[in-house]
Amino acid sequence: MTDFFTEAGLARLAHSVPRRLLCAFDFDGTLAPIVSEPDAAALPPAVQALLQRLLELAPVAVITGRSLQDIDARLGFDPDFVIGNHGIEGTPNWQESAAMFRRAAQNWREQLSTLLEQGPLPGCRLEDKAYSLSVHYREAPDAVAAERTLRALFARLDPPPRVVAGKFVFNLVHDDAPHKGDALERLIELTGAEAALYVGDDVTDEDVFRLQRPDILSIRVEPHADTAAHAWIASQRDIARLLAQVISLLERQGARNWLRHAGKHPE
Ligand SMILES: O=P(O)(O)OC[C@H]1O[C@H](O[C@H]2O[C@H](CO)[C@@H](O)[C@H](O)[C@H]2O)[C@H](O)[C@@H](O)[C@@H]1O
Repeated sequence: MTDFFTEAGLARLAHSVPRRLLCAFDFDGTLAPIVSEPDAAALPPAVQALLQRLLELAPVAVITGRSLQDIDARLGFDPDFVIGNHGIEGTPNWQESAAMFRRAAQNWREQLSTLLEQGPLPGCRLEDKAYSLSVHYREAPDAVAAERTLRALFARLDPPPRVVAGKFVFNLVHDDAPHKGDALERLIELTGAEAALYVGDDVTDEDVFRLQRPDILSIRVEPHADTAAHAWIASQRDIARLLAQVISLLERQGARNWLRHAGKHPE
């Protein structure tokens, strides 16, 4: 893994940026700083302005664990694609298989509510995103104990969910649901991009990093020993600098967002 802002990291970017580059980003912890209250997460105005500029040069996608209903109001700009629920919502015809994921999430919610009535877990909060669930434990007095208890509860759920850990959160997703890597591959195909850039900060973003496709440059926010990403930036605060680098490269290449300029914008 390379520090993105070194000569080697920037050379890798320069090498990976064709005129038709799809730029995709995770939201929480990547575009928006992590805050203790999930409802308070917001895009900093400077990042929003850079994304507006980037949109003129390349298609932009936000691929988030949040639901579409939740994320839409937080963006304040209009990306070409918004993918929600870790890859379930937002790709073409996504609704076709979504009923199964909705049913599973609803079952888990009911089962967890019953289990938590029997043994409440202080500081734990369930976020119902319709097609997946997030169980937050940031406010738990003992995070390690909360993690242990929650994992034991998840082991009792039917159908068994895919449990993906995050920042003081467990995400429960149907085993057959598409993940962020599937969604990005779908968008590359749909847009006809020659390459993609993906920036993420968390375990669900590893589904993209693990693709290891030569046409995807992956960057993890905060270096991590177990990541499959190519490069890292030290913190979320560096996202504006990263966006500025990408914009400057695309400008030098005379790139244009081919979806917008050709007047065609696939749904
Ligand atoms: O895929 P992402 O866009 O990174 O979404 C991942 C989860 O983000 C949210 O939770 C996380 O961010 C909160 C706000 O900063 C923070 O309070 C929480 O502790 C984090 O886990 C969101 O609430 C979840 O639904 C997303 O799955």
